[in-house]
Amino acid sequence: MKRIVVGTRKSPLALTQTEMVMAKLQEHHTGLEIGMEKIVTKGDRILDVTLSKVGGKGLFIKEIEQAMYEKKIDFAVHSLKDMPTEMPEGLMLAAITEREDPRDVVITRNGSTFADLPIGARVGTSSLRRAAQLLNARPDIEIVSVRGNINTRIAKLEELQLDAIVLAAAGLERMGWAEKISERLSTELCIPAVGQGALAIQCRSEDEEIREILSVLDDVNTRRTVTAERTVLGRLNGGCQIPIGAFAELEGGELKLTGIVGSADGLTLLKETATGTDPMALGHAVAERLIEKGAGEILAKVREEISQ
Ligand SMILES: NCc1[nH]cc(CCC(=O)O)c1CC(=O)O
Repeated sequence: MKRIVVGTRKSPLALTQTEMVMAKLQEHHTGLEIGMEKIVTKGDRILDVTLSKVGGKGLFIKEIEQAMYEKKIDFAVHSLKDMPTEMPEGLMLAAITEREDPRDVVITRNGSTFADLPIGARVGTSSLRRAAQLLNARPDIEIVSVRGNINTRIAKLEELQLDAIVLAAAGLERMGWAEKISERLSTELCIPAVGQGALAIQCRSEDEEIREILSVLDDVNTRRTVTAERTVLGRLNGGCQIPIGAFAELEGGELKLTGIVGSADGLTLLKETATGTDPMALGHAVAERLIEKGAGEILAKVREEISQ
């Protein structure tokens, strides 16, 4: 009997995601024993500070990667959207799971849609990407910074008497809280974060046997769409703390990819869409078009602002 150990953050969402992955692995590999190691990351320790001000990529994963190097754990489950585009030496994504609903959603206090929120409504999010797109559609709203695990953020709706908060559909669904959703925002209104809704399964590249065990979790179509999205992010040198979004869908055999870059105040919002079959070529094409339109200048300004 083989025993392997998975590493995870200990937020309720991370634990739920890891348990889902463990169950699926056990379905496919009878007799496999999986241990779980809970790891506190830098991102978890500084939940009270605005993330974009902390800076640094991979705030939620560095300690977990370290545990993999030290062989304290054999693999890790992450939200793909929290993963930097560059993989550290010696580690790899053994699988990318089938994507769940990639959209952002609003939970409103009175159950209304986003469009029906009152003038001047206070909307909680600490994501510059969400802020940029929602302010672009509704310049009258006020964005209130709200951080923490999704349970904490939902509680802030009452605590801070907000009109709405914005979260990812996938996280709420995995927690069994889909009924709290007031509206799933169309991707016309809000392009999701790169990789939103998919899980990344990471392990040591040299571990052939573990890679083989984990390969049952991989979804080919999700890999294609998120590769296109991650290519945009990589080309624009983005992390999860800057206002970039990209969303790819398969239509027949063809990929349709939309990328956005915005200013945090929502006054500028660049959006480019292209279709193609090669995920990386398509990602590069969309990134180049965004750069031609001035994405570099917008992002330089955002980076300067958040470093202050
Ligand atoms: N940044 C935190 C985070 N990372 C992944 C998800 C949701 C699950 C997913 O996208 O797979 C969330 C919560 C949220 O944004 O609402």
